[in-house]
Amino acid sequence: MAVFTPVSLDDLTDWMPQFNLGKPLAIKGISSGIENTNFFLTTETGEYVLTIFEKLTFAQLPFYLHLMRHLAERGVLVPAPVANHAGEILHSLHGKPASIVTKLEGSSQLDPRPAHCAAVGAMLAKMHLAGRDFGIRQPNLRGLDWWRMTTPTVLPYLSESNQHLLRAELHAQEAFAASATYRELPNGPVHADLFRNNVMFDGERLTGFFDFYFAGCDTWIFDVAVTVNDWCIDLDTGALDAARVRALLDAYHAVRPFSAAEQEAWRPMLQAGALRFWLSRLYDFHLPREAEMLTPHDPTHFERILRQRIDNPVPELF
Ligand SMILES: Nc1ncnc2c1ncn2[C@@H]1O[C@H](COP(=O)(O)OP(=O)(O)OP(=O)(O)O)[C@@H](O)[C@H]1O
Ligand SMILES: N[C@@H](CCO)C(=O)O
Repeated sequence: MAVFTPVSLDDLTDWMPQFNLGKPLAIKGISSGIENTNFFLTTETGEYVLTIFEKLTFAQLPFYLHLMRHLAERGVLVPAPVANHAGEILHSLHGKPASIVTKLEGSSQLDPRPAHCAAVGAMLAKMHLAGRDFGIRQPNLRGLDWWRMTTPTVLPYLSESNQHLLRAELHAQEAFAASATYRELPNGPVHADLFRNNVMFDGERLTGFFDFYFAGCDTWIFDVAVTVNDWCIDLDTGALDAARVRALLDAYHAVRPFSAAEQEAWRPMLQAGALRFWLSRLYDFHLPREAEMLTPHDPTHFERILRQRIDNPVPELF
């Protein structure tokens, strides 16, 4: 259940003529989202996804939607926002911000093999390169500033050992962010949440990245770390799976070679990727907001991943 704002075919009668999409034929709510209300929309010209944004504002959305359009125009496989006759891609429906984007074929690959990881790595590198000349800057809103702000609010709920882990990791990340190595890291628009459920596959063919609503400007290597921490692990222990890590990194490196500074940053970034989601999951678990996080994600998963990355050797980046 995640259709917060219902939309019927009748509601679309007066709304759709602003697009070149023909008449709406069917609309079906998508139950899996937790952030927005999503619908599969069939019109005379094809299939689309209609999204009503429940939390993101008219001011925040241009970054995400224009980034998707920018990437789609450069051959990165992402949903392309549909413009109306006035050329606008951010719309309003039932008083809330709304968008129509092209529907990706396929389904999520929740049990990826090295071939899937390689496809993700190559497309991620292509995406980073394609974002270089994107004109809008918006920081990663779940970056260091947010970690600093969120840590004190979740600390009271943690065991002594986890309090220690969280404090120590935050300090380590603050120190790393102030280092000369960090300043050398290439950066630009990143997805920042490229988990298995945000990528579509048709067999081993990657058909697209989606759910760009945590995207922002950050280091590219942080994006790689977040992705590896979800795609290339043993789900029970959080340990890295060598074959999948190698496949993803080698495919990325073949498109956009990693730098020496990124090699140095690799372990701290794997830890940063774990910290970011440990924190957001702790926050959602202990401080649930109304009508949200119907089933909160398990924070202990990312606590395990963080401990794994601190305690074990990490594979070479290249
Ligand atoms: N462009 C698209 N093409 C095909 N399917 C899509 C597309 N966008 C969204 N979906 C489908 O809708 C579901 C929910 O979308 P999405 O993940 O963007 O929602 P959300 O509210 O941000 O949810 P969450 O934050 O839980 O991932 C996806 O799991 C996917 O099945
Ligand atoms: N990917 C996030 C959820 C937000 O999209 C998580 O697994 O915690």
